[in-house]
Amino acid sequence: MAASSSSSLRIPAPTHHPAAGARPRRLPFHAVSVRPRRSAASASSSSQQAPAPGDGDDADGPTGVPVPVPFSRDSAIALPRPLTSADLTGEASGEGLRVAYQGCPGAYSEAAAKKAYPSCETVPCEYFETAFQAVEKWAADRAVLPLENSLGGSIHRNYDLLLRHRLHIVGEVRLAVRHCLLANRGVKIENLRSAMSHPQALAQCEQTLTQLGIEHREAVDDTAGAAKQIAEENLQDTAAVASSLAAQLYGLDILAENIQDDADNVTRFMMLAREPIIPRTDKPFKTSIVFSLEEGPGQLFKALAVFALRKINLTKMESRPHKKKPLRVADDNSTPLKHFDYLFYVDFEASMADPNAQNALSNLKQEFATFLRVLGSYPTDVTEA
Ligand SMILES: O=C(O)C(=O)Cc1ccccc1
Repeated sequence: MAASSSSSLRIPAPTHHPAAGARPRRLPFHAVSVRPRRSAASASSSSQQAPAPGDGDDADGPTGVPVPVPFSRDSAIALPRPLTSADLTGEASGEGLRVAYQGCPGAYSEAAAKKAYPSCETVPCEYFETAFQAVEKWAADRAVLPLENSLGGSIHRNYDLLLRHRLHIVGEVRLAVRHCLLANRGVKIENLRSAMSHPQALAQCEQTLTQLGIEHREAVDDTAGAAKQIAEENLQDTAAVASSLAAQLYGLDILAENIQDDADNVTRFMMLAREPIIPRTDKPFKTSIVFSLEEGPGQLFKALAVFALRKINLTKMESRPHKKKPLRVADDNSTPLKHFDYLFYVDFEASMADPNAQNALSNLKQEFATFLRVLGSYPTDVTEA
């Protein structure tokens, strides 16, 4: 497979489906320390299921469990061969994996997918939701989607989609985003009236665009899509805020580089899969959860104390309206509807294989949370963004 191939979204023949009748397995948070055995047959026939880089794999095999090889004197029978380290090297690079992202080729999300899985085949998707569906329907093996940006903040849509879908976070990837100003050949900065891009990209370059005298903003679904539209429509008064790769792919000139208002502009993406990875404790891990709470004073304070008391560091917290239960109704009907109901998304620095983290979540569930779901426990991205 080509190292940097890309194809549009289509549903392939179900060659990687689990065995008929096999159901996707989710590990409840209290059971994640159990390491399930994988047979040699399942290990060799379901390469799409095996962990990818950042999915916690290593040369000892994804579970660290020796793979049993059945013995037979009949050499004509095709027996599964033992899994080798070489097999896992391919997995580690993402070779053979189809990775869905939102946007057109040249979008930052595609660069993030390539950083996470360098040899993967990238699958552009129209919307975030399409990328979730692509993995759920086996048109892709992973999705890489943005969660938060150091300047623009959280991408709320993806938090909401995490709850609506049943995918698992299996890794995170941080990407330094360096925006360029792109326009058709011959267009000069002084000809420009409008800048077109993803809303986050426009927000990240707001001051620079204003300083350049560009007054209008046009928000579109992704940065590379803006570059494509400007090239296809041969716009003469509009520039795209996008990557240098997008300039190359759509034949645009780069009028200015590094136009983001803050030099340290980093976006954090999540890697999603149908199955969770087996959490480990031999390297830094993060865990992402979502929960809701009872009404009452100090409930959130008490809920977060389950981490503080165990010296577990929180790295992110986001609250979102509970769409299925937007309002709280007073029990006695004496008060009008006025309390909003929220879901709390929290990332903390611990692996679900760590008993300390398991105890924190047991405590949260038993004493405070009316709902709790572990979205994933995955290796922290410690690489340079
Ligand atoms: O539009 C893109 O290229 C994306 O991948 C989304 C995005 C937009 C701005 C910063 C980082 C990611």
